[in-house]
Amino acid sequence: MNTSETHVLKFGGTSLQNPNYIKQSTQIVMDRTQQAHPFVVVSALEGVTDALIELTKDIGKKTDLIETGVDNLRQKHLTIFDKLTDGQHKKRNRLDKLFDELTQDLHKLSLDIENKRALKDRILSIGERASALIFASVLSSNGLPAESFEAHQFIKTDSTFGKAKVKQDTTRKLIREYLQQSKFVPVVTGFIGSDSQNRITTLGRSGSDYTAGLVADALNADHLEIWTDVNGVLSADPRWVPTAQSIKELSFGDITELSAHGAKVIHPQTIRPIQDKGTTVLVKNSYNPSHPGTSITSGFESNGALKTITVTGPFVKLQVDETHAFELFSKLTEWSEQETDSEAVGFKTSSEFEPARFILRQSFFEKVSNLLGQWASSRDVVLDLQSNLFKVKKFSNHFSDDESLSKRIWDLLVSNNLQPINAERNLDERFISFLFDRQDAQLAARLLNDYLQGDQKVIDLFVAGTGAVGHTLLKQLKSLEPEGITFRLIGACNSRNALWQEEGIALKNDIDWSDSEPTNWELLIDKLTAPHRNNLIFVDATGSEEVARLYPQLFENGTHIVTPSKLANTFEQAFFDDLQSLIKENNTSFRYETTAGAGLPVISTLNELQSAGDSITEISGVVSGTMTYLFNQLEQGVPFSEAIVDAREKGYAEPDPRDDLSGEDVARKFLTLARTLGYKIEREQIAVESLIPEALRDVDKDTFLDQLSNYDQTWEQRISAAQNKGQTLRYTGRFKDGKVNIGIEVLPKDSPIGQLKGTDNLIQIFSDLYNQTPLVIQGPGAGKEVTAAGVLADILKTARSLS
Ligand SMILES: Nc1ncnc2c1ncn2[C@@H]1O[C@H](COP(=O)(O)OP(=O)(O)O)[C@@H](O)[C@H]1O
Ligand SMILES: N[C@@H](CC(=O)OP(=O)(O)O)C(=O)O
Repeated sequence: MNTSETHVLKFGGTSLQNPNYIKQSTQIVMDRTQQAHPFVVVSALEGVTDALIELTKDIGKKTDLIETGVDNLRQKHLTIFDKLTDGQHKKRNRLDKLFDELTQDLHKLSLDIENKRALKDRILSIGERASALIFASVLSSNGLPAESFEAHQFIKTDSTFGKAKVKQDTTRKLIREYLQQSKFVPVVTGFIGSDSQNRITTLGRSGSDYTAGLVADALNADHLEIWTDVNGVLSADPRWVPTAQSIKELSFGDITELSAHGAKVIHPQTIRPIQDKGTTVLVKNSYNPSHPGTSITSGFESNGALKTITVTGPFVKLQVDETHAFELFSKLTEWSEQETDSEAVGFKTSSEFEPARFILRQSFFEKVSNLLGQWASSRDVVLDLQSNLFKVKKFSNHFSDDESLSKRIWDLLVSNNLQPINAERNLDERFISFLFDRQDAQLAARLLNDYLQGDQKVIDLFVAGTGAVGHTLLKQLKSLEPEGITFRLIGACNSRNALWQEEGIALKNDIDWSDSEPTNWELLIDKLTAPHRNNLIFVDATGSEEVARLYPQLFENGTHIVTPSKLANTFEQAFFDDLQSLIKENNTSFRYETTAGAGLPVISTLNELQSAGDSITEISGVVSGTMTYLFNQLEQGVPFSEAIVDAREKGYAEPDPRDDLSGEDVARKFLTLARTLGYKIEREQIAVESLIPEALRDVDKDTFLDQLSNYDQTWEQRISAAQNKGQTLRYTGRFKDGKVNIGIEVLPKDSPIGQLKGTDNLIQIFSDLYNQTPLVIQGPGAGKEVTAAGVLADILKTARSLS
């Protein structure tokens, strides 16, 4: 072991969620012995402190629940112990006994015979004492001898149970005495200490970080590492802002300020003991240990805090008439004297004509609401209340030197219809704070995070459909790195399974569907339309009517849609009109370039001509690659039935080729083009010549394929008759004078359409500008690669158009 460096590693409850995570955390410690001497601090297993608190609540009324409550916790710990250790009996017994102690203490609490607050802290200490035992035993079982320490032996505090103050000098001395002489790797309980009478105290919720800070101070550690479940300190709480990004470096000042204002990742006191030391603080992800996380040092010249946002709450806004404001203020100040929370009471008067405003922490408000009610009714004062509000704070070092910053932030909120209930900007603070209801707070936090991150735009994608086009698109997305845009695939689904990962699905390899769930569109729509969504592109590669019918809901919620599916544009005209107005009202975008001509720029050309003031008079040509292929084959003497089977095998024709031969596909493409130009037209108004023989319209697919050869001769005659006159057959569509006609056309062999090869499409556009010779768009009109590339181009266009 190289002990040249001392590293203190603290593992929070999130790193100790289940046996796998515990194993992963112990592995990090084992690996560390290669380069340093590790000292470990652990929190309780995830959820255990909460469970203990729950057990102590109203204990007098539920003594019958003590046994089962304790037993659940005992089993949880013993099961993990048995799974991860080689059965160290003594330690297992100690672990078991902790829960006997817990039972006794809970009974004592219910009888109310001892100092309640002291008892509660002793009860809470069980979580850390149990996890330290487990962690040390797992290390030892894996060949790294370790010893668990109960920190109340050496962390000395006053007797403020629940949030004890540490006596730093004595503590420093004792930590050294206990830990420096340990021959094994010490595993210390976080969160707990003891008072002068050796009664166990706790340091406040999330206090294990603080314990780690104390240990790092006493041992003059080179590293203090906070191991948790995110990639370091993020630009915002990921539960509010899923696009939050990891911050590389921060100063001690930054982190102290951020954590004091609600960045939960590190306890506000943690840094205090090592304030003046050269210790490097690292915040790292136990599930992603190779990620550098965040490095926090005293010397770092900070501008990192520029990019951070915190959300705190809930708060209650209380308004009273100005005449009573100061009296109420002094009452609230008196009632909050015992509060350690600096945001328990906030007060604001803006002008004598406006009511005075108090912003109270909701938990404090609930405590004093009776007193408040009495005060108000004795004076006949009307209290105007609004609860469940959240403060969104945007931090920056630049508020003082960049006057436009506050304005830009305001503009951003206003342009998104966000009206804060209250706003505060204290000149010597590095943040601006806005009060919103929960929904608006979520959107504001997301907007501020995304827009002020820098030039990088974060765009969320959801891909529905993983067939030929969807699958190819996902592959193409892998290698896409557009400048200034980060795409985050938050979900994907097919008709069976749906995968959702708010932080983004890794695209490097094939998607791992192991965490997927059965596709349920009701649930998916709830997630897709959650209030904090911003810049979301929904890609519909399903070809499903059910999905296309969901577009209105998505547009209503500001989602942008890109699709190669013709369905939504070709349902009844009323549906199309509805989509258009929703798109306009909600300022969203709908791109469907690949619905006519696959990757060819047909729709965008029409849109561009129109927006340049041109008026389109006629569109005609071939928009089915399958049909081009079919007639090419017929020209070469291949029988009709064989040509169709061949087109099907090559993946050009649909599995049931009647879907192509019916002309429905071409009709829908022309319907889309006509409607894009603003014409109102129903599918039934389009005359379509079907190539399916009358007798084979209603038979099953196999019979259809079997009997197709009966028609080979007719087709042979038809094509030779044309060829004899220097002509050929093509399946075309024509939109003119508000009408659409689809069917076979006999054309000169040497005309542009007559010469089409492969699966090419050719679209001719006549307009006021192009009135002599048409504007012609020609190229491959089918195939998953070109279609997926076209969808991708639509996604990029949409992304670039978003601010
Ligand atoms: N700015 C932020 N950066 C990183 N995480 C944050 C931030 N704000 C809030 N969090 C939340 O804090 C959690 C970690 O804190 P905590 O629950 O105390 O973890 P642990 O159990 O590891 O101590 C993360 O999972 C994250 O959801
Ligand atoms: N277990 C304690 C102390 C702690 O620090 O936990 P965590 O590191 O999981 O936030 C709590 O839940 O408050």
